[in-house]
Amino acid sequence: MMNASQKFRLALIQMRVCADKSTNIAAALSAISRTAKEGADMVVLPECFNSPYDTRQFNEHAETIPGGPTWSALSEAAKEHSIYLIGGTIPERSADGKIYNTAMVFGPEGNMLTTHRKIHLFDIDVPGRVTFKESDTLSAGDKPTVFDTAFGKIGLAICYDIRFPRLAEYMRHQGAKMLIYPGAFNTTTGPLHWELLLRSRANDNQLYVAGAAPARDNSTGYVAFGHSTVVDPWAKVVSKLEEDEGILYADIDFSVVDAVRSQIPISIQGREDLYDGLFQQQQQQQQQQQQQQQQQQ
Ligand SMILES: O=C(O)CCC(=O)C(=O)O
Repeated sequence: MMNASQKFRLALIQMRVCADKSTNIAAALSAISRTAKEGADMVVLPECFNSPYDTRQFNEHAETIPGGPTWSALSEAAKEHSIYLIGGTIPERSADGKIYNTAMVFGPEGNMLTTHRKIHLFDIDVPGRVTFKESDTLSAGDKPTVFDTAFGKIGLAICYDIRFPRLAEYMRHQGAKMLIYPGAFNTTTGPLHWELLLRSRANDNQLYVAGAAPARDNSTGYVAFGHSTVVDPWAKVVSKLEEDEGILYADIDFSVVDAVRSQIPISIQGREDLYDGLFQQQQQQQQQQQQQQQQQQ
């Protein structure tokens, strides 16, 4: 591990995912050990790396956290290589039998630091292009996730969560200097929105943003876009993969976050006094209109 406290090497693993859970875990472990040899301090796996991204397969691949085979494999890998490991996501079976799309975070001693259950379920319908309904089998999390590392605080959310700027803003206010999104965009929304959203969240909040995606596999029902990407606090893409399997490295320096925030000080220039009043006014007007409509009925 690098010693300078704000600098570290990040690795995003863009792996192909198949129907067999143990094959997926083995592939992840082998990629993780390659990143460690390349000096990675923090490693991120993609969304749904131990199961196909398919609502009909989540139940079969789901496991409990802690205790399941994916959990133990990742905990051991984090310890063996002395890295922070963000375990993409897996379908998690909770004690009350619900299934969540969950990311696990391990510290360099193999201890689990936190988990994030996807807050915004991916339910969309673009006729003829892409229809997906996570809520058919998944439940939504209800807790934003920001965790501490030796380098600084990191916010964690999952794929569709990136479309919700207020969640990112909240994580920034909690002290996050980087947001990590394991994500499996698709070939319809990916080309239009993936990089735009990563750069938008970086620009709005003046922090690093990393998106770790599975590799493209045209034989699956849901075709992932790939294109794992790291964006810096200037909203500049610092490194990016195409659609095939690969590992993306980025040397991160959290002092850049502070520099950008002081050079373009939007976080202290916002007119919260003005917006709060305007939103309240708007709400009151809408309530009055609704009451009038109800009285007329
Ligand atoms: O927002 C999108 O277009 C894709 C989201 C997605 O694939 C997911 O949440 O898993």
